[in-house]
Amino acid sequence: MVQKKLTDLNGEKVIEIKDLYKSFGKLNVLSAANLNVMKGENLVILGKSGTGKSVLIKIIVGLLMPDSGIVNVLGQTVDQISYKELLALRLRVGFSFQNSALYDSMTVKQNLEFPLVRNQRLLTKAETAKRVDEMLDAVGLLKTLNQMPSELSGGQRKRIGIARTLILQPEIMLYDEPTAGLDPVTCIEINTLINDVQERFHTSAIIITHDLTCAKEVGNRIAMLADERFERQGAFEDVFNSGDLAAQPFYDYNFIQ
Ligand SMILES: Nc1ncnc2c1ncn2[C@@H]1O[C@H](COP(=O)(O)OP(=O)(O)OP(=O)(O)O)[C@@H](O)[C@H]1O
Repeated sequence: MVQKKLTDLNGEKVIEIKDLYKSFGKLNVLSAANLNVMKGENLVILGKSGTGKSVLIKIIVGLLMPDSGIVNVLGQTVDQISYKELLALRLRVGFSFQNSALYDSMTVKQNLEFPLVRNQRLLTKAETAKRVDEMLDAVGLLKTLNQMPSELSGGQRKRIGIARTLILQPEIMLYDEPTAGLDPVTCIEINTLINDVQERFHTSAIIITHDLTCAKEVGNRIAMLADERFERQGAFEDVFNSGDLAAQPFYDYNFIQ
């Protein structure tokens, strides 16, 4: 297993969350939450179901508004920019969905072309084809160019989903449970891919996962969401050797202690 380097917290922040509050009626989801994502790091977010991980991601991409607090993404405060600016910002933040969200009626090639045709109209056909090939090559699936999603395995669909997110060259990648539902061997391949993406495209990333092997393999840093905030943040060992009551069950379940 690769021992990943712990992030230097003195560098540039690509996401800055300060004193964030979000509730739905009487349900407090995030209260005084603080979290930074540093440029170039893979930050893993762990947390029980229903603790607010998806809410956080939606706030980051401006699909939900914070009640109060600061959410700064790539230098822009998401709840203070125009809709046009928000759309432009979203193009710089790639979201890789848990179910890969491929269009079943389109080939792999058409699935990858789709975001380009929609968002980068100035690209020529040749440039589009080159970008598609490059991304498929990056995820090791050039040979699937003309296949339909239904012909792919779960792991291949995940890879194509990641390629489709990467094709717009985002600076930040958001991975939602990238290894969920995959066998251990395919999980390792996806973890390797997430690390390759970080290295090759210099992306910063948030990875939401319940899979601690994934967390350990891809995370430069771990943040545990519990009690409406990110109580524990740091290296994998620091989070799990702390005796933290929110962290321990994850460890015990994953490593059968
Ligand atoms: N739009 C909404 N309106 C009302 N409540 C919501 C809304 N979105 C989320 N919630 C509530 O906020 C809480 C956090 O939800 P969220 O989906 O962020 O959890 P999660 O940590 O991503 O869970 P999981 O690991 O199961 O995906 C839940 O209780 C959920 O019901």
